[in-house]
This record gives sequence, C-alpha cells and structure tokens, in this order.
Amino acid sequence: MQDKEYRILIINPGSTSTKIGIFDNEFSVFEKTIRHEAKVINSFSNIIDQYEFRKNTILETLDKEGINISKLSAVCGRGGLLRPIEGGTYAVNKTMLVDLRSGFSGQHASNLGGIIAYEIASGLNIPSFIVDPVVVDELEPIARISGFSLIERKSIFHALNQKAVARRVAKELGRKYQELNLIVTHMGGGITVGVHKQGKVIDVNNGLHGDGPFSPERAGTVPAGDLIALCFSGEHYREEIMKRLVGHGGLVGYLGTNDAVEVEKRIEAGDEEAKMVYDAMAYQVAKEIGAASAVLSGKVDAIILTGGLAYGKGFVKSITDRINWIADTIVHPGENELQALAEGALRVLRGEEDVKIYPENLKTAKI
Ligand SMILES: Nc1ncnc2c1ncn2[C@@H]1O[C@H](COP(=O)(O)OP(=O)(O)OP(=O)(O)O)[C@@H](O)[C@H]1O
Ligand SMILES: CCCC(=O)O
Repeated sequence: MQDKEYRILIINPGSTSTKIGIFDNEFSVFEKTIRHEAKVINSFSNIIDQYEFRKNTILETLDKEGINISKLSAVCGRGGLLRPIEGGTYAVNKTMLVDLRSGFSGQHASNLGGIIAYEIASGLNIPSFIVDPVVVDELEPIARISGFSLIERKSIFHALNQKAVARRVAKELGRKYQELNLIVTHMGGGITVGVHKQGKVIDVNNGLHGDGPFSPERAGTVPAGDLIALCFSGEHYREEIMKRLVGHGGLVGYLGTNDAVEVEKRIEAGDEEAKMVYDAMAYQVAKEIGAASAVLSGKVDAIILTGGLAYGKGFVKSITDRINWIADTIVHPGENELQALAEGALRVLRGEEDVKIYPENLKTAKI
C-alpha cells in the first residue's frame, strides 16, 4: 500500500538568513535560502522583533514560487534557546511560545523557528513542531560538574545536525543509533563535540557560551583567571568581552576572518601565522575528541566529522592524524538541517515516534 503523503514546510532561521524548504515526505521539492540585508536585520532591537518581517518574507517567497500553503500537512521550525530538554520532536505549545518569545535561555535566531511555525500552522489548523533544538540536554550527572560549585556545565550544541548525522551513519553501518557509541564533531561557525552513548548525548562542550575547541567565530575554553583579570581591568565593557568570545573569537580574533577557505588560501600563499592558528584549531578539536573517547572508556564505534569545516581536506587530515588510533573516522561535510527537520516531523506524523510535549516540570536554570 502507498504511504500517506505529507507535505511539510520547514523553517530554519539563521543570524543573516532564513532557510526554508517544502518536503513531500522525505523528499525536498523546494529549498531556498532567503538572505537578509545586515542593515534590515540590525534595524530590529532584538531577535524576537524580527518575527513579523521574517514570517511575511517566508509567505511572500512561497507565494511567488506558486506554492499553495493550504496543501500543507505540518510546519516544522528549528527550535531555539529553550529550557534544557531531551532530544526528539516537540509539538509547539503555549509554554514553549512564552519561553521562545521571552528568550528564556538567551537570544538566538532559531527562537523564531518555533514561533513562525506555530503562527503559520495554527492559521491552517495543522500541527507545528520543532526538532532537536540547541538546548537538547541528555548529559549524565557527572558531566554537569564543572569544578566550580557556582557554575554547572550546560548542554548547548548542534543537536539537530549531530543527531541527524549520527542516525545516518548508524543506517550506513546497518545498526541502530541506540546501539552505538559515537563521537560526533560538528565543525561550523561554532564547534561542538558530542559523546553519543547509545542514542543519548551524555557529554558535549557548550558551543555557544564558552567551552571546548575554538572555532571560526568563537573562543571556546579560555584561561579563566586571565579572563577574569581582563573583565575587571576597567578597560572593557561586558558586551565587548562577550563579543570577543562569541562572534569575534577564534579565527576572527586571530586572523580577522571566519572563512576557513580564505585561511587555507593564505596558508598556501605561505602565511605562517594563518598556518599556526588553523593547526591550533585542528589540534584543539582532536584534543576534545580524545577527551570524548575517555568518557566512553575507549569503546567508540566511530568518530564522525561534519559541518562546513569538514570540507577542508587538510583540516580533516590534521585532526584524523591525531585521533585515528581511537576508531574509524567517517566524514559527512556540511549540514542538512532542513532534511533533518523534515525527517523529525515525519517520524511523529507517521507514528514511528511519540511527539514530545515541552515539559510542565521545567528546570529553571538560566544560561
Ligand atoms: N570547502 C570548504 N573547505 C574548507 N572550509 C569550508 C569549506 N566550505 C565551508 N567551509 C567553512 O566552514 C565554516 C562554516 O561552516 P557552516 O556553514 O557549517 O557554519 P554555520 O552554519 O555558519 O555555523 P554553525 O554550523 O555553527 O551553525 C566556515 O569557516 C567556512 O569557511
Ligand atoms: C552551539 C549552538 C549552535 C550554534 O552554533 O549557534
């Protein structure tokens, strides 16, 4: 018998663009990256104020493409900085909307994903979902202990792409994601290294606000004492230091660019500083993977490298040369978040997985 056909609108808001897709079951029939001019985006005082503008832009784009939204079965958005929750597909509900609108755990463009999905879907009387938001939290209790009793380690990472690639690799290996021990390394503007133990991410660096390897735009772990001295030197504003850690950290801080392709060109042209910094980024990634393998007591089925930086052959080699003694490395460059969102929505529409409800008994720690 023919499977029921679901048509799903996917919405993935990023800092400078909104990616949208229309999927008929798992097949993409339309995808578009709508770029937003910096001066337009910067004219809003905060991310949530962009809601009306981004929603209208999406609807106008679909209209221009001749896509009739009344035929949709569901709308699925990339979820935002909610309270910590376990991985899965969540129905957008009132509690979630309140947290997304208030930016409970901080401001992030993906906060708009759930809100816009809900608004479009409720007008059509169809369900709206988010899948594996960046706050997916499956950490084991031991991983939460930072060593400083006032600060708990948090799980903020590329959960959507990490889980999607991990599931894809499990399929390729003919195994179930829930049976495998994987180290998944997403290397994009931020870098996160997740320890996936039998389907749960039991440890991962907080890729947004501060630990792990440095990345094209983020500083990662920095020496705490020196950072505190800098903060209290009276020479810097809080926002300025934060910007130097996230946004202007990593490659941007050292080399003035977040573009690894440009860094590779500089290296080819003999730029020794660029070579040292790029090597240091690979070194820190390898070191984090080594730490992740210790979490799994060395029982690692595979190491996965994904995200934009995984296109860099030299960069990947520089990592694998240091970690190839741990397990086989599988490289899946780039990310496929629209597809991952569509698959998450489909799993619940088809009843293969229960839809999760944004929990009532929420943990309330602020980031
Ligand atoms: N062919 C390539 N070779 C080397 N690096 C590349 C290549 N293509 C893209 N990159 C680099 O990948 C990085 C961006 O990765 P990606 O697009 O996954 O990040 P993002 O989506 O902006 O951020 P994030 O993944 O953290 O959400 C940039 O530094 C970019 O220069
Ligand atoms: C680490 C969370 C996802 C992002 O890079 O914004």
